[in-house]
Parts: sequence; C-alpha cells; structure tokens
Amino acid sequence: MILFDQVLTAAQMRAAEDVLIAAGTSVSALMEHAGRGAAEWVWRVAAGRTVTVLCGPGNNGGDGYVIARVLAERGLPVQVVAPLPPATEAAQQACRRWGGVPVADAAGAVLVDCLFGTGLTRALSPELSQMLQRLAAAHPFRIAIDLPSGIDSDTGQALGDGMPDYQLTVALGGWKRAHWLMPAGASMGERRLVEIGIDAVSGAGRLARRPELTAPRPDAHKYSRGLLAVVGGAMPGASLLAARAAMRGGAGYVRLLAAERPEGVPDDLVVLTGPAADALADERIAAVLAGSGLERGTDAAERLRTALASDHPLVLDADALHLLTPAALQGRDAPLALTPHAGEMAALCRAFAVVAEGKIAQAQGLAAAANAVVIAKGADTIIAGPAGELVFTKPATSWLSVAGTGDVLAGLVASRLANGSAPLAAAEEGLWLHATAARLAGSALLPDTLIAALPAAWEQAA
Ligand SMILES: NC(=O)C1=CN([C@@H]2O[C@H](COP(=O)(O)OP(=O)(O)OC[C@H]3O[C@@H](n4cnc5c(N)ncnc54)[C@H](O)[C@@H]3O)[C@@H](O)[C@H]2O)[C@@H](O)CC1
Ligand SMILES: [K+]
Repeated sequence: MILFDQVLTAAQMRAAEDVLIAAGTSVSALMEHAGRGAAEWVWRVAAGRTVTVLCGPGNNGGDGYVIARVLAERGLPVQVVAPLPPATEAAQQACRRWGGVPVADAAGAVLVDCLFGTGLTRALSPELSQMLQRLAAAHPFRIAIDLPSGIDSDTGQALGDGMPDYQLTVALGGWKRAHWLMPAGASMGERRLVEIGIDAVSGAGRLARRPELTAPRPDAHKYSRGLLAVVGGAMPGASLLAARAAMRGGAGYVRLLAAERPEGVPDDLVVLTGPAADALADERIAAVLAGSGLERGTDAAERLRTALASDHPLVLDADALHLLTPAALQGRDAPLALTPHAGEMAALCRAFAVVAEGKIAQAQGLAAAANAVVIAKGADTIIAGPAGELVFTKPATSWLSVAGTGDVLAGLVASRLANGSAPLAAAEEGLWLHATAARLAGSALLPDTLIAALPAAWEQAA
C-alpha cells in the first residue's frame, strides 16, 4: 500500500528503511530509487538549464550524486559542489557511479541542496552555512532534497541562522514532521513526495484527509442535523461570529445563550437570554461551544462551570482555555475538544501540569491529560487526540491571520460535533471548511467574508 499521508520522525523514517533493508533491499538501491525520483522533479524544473548539486557527507549527499548522474546522463549541464567527501558506503558508491570531479564554487539556474537531510544533528558550521547561502544567492531556483539543510527534521526549527528560501522541497520516502511545521514550512516552497515503498509505521502522524462532507440526508430535520448551544459571554461579538459560522457548518439549529440580546443578531439566529443552566438542560442539545468572548471574570467562570456540568459534547475556545482546570473536568463523560493558540496552549499546559517541549509534545500531553482532542492552532495547525492520534495540516492561506477567524473555526468544529461527527473528525472537518472558505474568500479576508464563503466551500466538499 502506498502511504502518501504518513508523517514521520527521523527515527521512524530510519526504522521504516530498516524494515526494507532487513527484507533484502540495499541502502544503495533505496538511494537509487529516491535519487531517481528526485531527479525527475529537478529535470522538470531545470528545463535544460544549468544545475548545481550541493552534496554533503551522508546519504542525503548520496542522493545528490545519484541526481547529478541521472541528469548528466540526460545531457543536462550539471556541476557538483562537495565541501565534505562522502562518508557512508552508499554515498561513496553513488559518488563513484557519478564519476565526475566536484567544483569549488558554482553559479547557475537551479541549486539542488543535498547537504544534509534527516541526519543533521547540530547547526551548520559557519563555513558550510556561508557556502549554502552563497550558492543559494547564485541560483534563482532552489530545490531542497528531503529537507532544507539546517532544519531539525522533528521540530521544524532552524538549527542555525541565515537559512535560504526554496521554491521546491522534495521529501524522500515519507513526509517528515518538519515538512508541516513552522518555521521550516515557511521556507520550503512547494512540497512533493517521492515514494520508495516504505510501509505503515506504528505511532506515525498523518496529514489531514479531505473529509467526507455531504448534504443533509433526504429525511433530515433541524434536530437530526444537530442542535448546538453557543454559550456567549461579556463580549458578544465573538460568540456571535462563532454562532454564525456554526449555522453554516452543518448543524441544523444554533442557539446563542447570552446574558443580554446582543446588537446585530441575524433574524435566523435564536438567542436565549434566560439562565444558561436552564437552556443547557434541553436534552435535544447535541453539542455546546463555550469560550468565545467569555472573558475571565467570576461570571465567566460560572458560565463555564455550567457548560461543563451539562455534560454535552463540548468545544472550548479562547477565554475558557484560560479558566479550565483538571478539577473542572471531573465527572465529565462527553467528548471534549480544545482549540488553543500558542498562548492558550501555554496556559493549559501550566494548568494541567503538562511538561513538554514543542507544539507536538504539548498538544499530545494535553490531549492525554484532559482526555480531549486538541486543535493546536497557528500557521501550522496540528490535531492531537487522547489515544496518541497526531494529524498535521497543509498550510492554509496566510490571510487567515486576522482577529475573529479563530471564533469562526470554533463555531465550525462545534457545528460538526453537533452534526454527529466524532471529535477528531469534527476537528478535521472544521479545519477543512475553514481553510477552503479562506481560500475562496481570497485576499484581505475578514471573519464575515470567511463565513460568507462557507456555502461555496461546501460545494467543493462533494
Ligand atoms: N537510509 C536510507 O535508506 C535512505 C536515506 N536517504 C537519504 O539519507 C538522508 C539521511 O542520511 P544520513 O542519515 O546519512 O544523514 P545526512 O545525509 O543528513 O547527513 C548526516 C551526516 O552528517 C553528519 N552531520 C550531522 N550534522 C552535521 C553538521 N551540522 N555538520 C557537519 N556534519 C554533520 C552526521 O554525523 C552524518 O555523518 C535522508 O535525508 C535522505 O536524503 C535516501 O537516500 C533514501 C534511503
Ligand atoms: K537537503
């Protein structure tokens, strides 16, 4: 089975390669396979122009020698820069088969960066870093093979300064975590995968899938599509945005529970201003959203307690994430989804005593500690589930970086939950609708235009 959506750590990638090697494939054969696949991409981009391959000492460099040989065999002008000699057996063999003489420096149309891949363990030396930057400046099109050299494969952090930007990154054998994490993702350009036959790896993450979102069943009615209660707070604008988004997320009925009827409520949104506990006692409620515009005072804490006590499937966002404690979850059985951005994640990790470095470990630690699906938001949104599930997402448009889009996302995830999706699926579906509507809303989008684009996003779901 070909796995195009698996996302691996460097250790998981090595383990997957070891399985193939134990089954009789040599490292050189894997390198040949990977290098040939990568060469196809370089060939297309180069379109007859001069290519420079920068080869490092490890197997990433070995891939580079394969690429240089394949392109030279096809008649392309190729030069190799190799600041360090090949040090692994497979790389030495690939270098011998290439058979050329490296040059000290080069300029041309396309730079192929094969300096380091998953084996990078420390920052590049100043000499190597300067060489990489000089070559990058001398080539208008830059392709990173497996990873841009200088990136930590597991965290996406740069291990030094002055990383160049690439137009294309060709992942070999499987996606690495860094391909879908910031800051690395911001410098990788387009990302493509060359498959080399590795199998499923236990404990691996995966890329978010295109969800199966369909029109309501022919016999649907508003309650069968799901009744969502949105617990509003002192700042009604945010909960109103979330509720309006939720109305277009698939739920059949959205009720806003507000202390007072806010300004600007559309006619088609039901607002209940009585005690929240009474409103939440309605057994037809399929899911609850709390947190958007809740604020953090005594009233807010009380409203959150009421939402938690009702024991409906629950999405908590924004201020609720600053108020949540492990004690508050005692006795709850219903599914829970949390949607923290980086600041809220830090507060939750403190509250739930999650001691972990980095976005993935924190999201997974919190998911386990709170028995919740955690949507760790940002330019590199990931989803962590309580059973260790880990889902990466492809970058959405950067125009989403504007106030209020988080409220829209929370409304969409809650709407999917009310509609009957399990929390992890609700998270993936909500993120897909959000990203698709954002793409359709175009430049300079606002929460309003994002919500307005949701029907068109649904049209693309089928
Ligand atoms: N193992 C395999 O079966 C395959 C590996 N492939 C390629 O091999 C790569 C991984 O190969 P390696 O594990 O050899 O790793 P790299 O090619 O990334 O290089 C690691 C080598 O560089 C040294 N090193 C690490 N950081 C350094 C630094 N800052 N300065 C100087 N030297 C440094 C290490 O000690 C090691 O010798 C992958 O990214 C991929 O490109 C592919 O060819 C497919 C098959
Ligand atoms: K590289």
